[in-house]
Amino acid sequence: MPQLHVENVTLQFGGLKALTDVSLVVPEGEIVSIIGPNGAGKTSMLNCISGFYHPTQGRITFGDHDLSRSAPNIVTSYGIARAFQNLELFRGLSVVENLLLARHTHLRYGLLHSLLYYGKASRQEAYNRAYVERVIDFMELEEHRHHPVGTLAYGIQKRVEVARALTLAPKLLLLDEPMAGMNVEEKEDMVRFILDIQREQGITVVLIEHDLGVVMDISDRVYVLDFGQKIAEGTPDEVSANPRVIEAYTGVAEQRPFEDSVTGAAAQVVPA
Ligand SMILES: Nc1ncnc2c1ncn2[C@@H]1O[C@H](COP(=O)(O)OP(=O)(O)OP(=O)(O)O)[C@@H](O)[C@H]1O
Repeated sequence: MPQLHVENVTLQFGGLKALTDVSLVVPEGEIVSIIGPNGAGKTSMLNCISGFYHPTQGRITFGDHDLSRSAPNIVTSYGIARAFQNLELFRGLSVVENLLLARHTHLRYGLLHSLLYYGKASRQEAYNRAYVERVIDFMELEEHRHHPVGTLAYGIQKRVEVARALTLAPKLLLLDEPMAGMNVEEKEDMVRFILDIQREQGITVVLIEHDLGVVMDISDRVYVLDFGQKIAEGTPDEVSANPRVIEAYTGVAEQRPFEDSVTGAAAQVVPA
């Protein structure tokens, strides 16, 4: 099974380096988080992995596939799907229509193919519908399936966005701030879904999230960016005890930025 390798990636916009010589590894089956203050380069990294940006220098591979110069649809065909921070959903379409559309767009048959291989195309269509139904069950969206997405509560819309990515049957799921703007209850639900995606579906997860308590609770490994550079990596315990990380977030090495907003648990950070 493929691992994601990011090797010495630099991403430059004119004079600005959004990423400088960043390397990271995402082992199969793990939840790996990328954290850092605003403007640290987290979304730029997801954009490089998913083919929206191409690194100025360095290489990104997923198993045997080189992603460094691949377009987003090619990256998707390698088994990498992304749930976007700003939802990529059609607000006037129902949940089930959005999910079917996503699956069709990425796994479509052309008209000629459908005419020549009508039986195969209709079997594929039935399979797609069954697949989407399984995703709806898994993400507990049954009661919303026929509602236009734009009428749903924001937390449910975020869940539909993750479901949209899951309909592409990814091996690796990129989640860009899946809990942004959610209340505590909605965050609890999303945490449960992310853990189920990893444990029950066996999907590797790369997570960008500002709620550091949640990140520290559910990640196997954490990478920390600051001003486009990797300043730390390790287990949640290693990273949250790292004075450089604490300073990047607070400007002060004694403060404790990692309290869990979901459980309200005490801060785990004991600065050295
Ligand atoms: N298309 C672009 N053109 C020019 N500069 C960009 C572009 N995309 C990102 N940047 C710059 O790159 C830097 C990193 O931005 P990025 O969005 O990756 O940070 P981030 O860590 O995701 O921040 P946030 O947590 O606020 O979303 C910022 O200085 C940003 O302004």
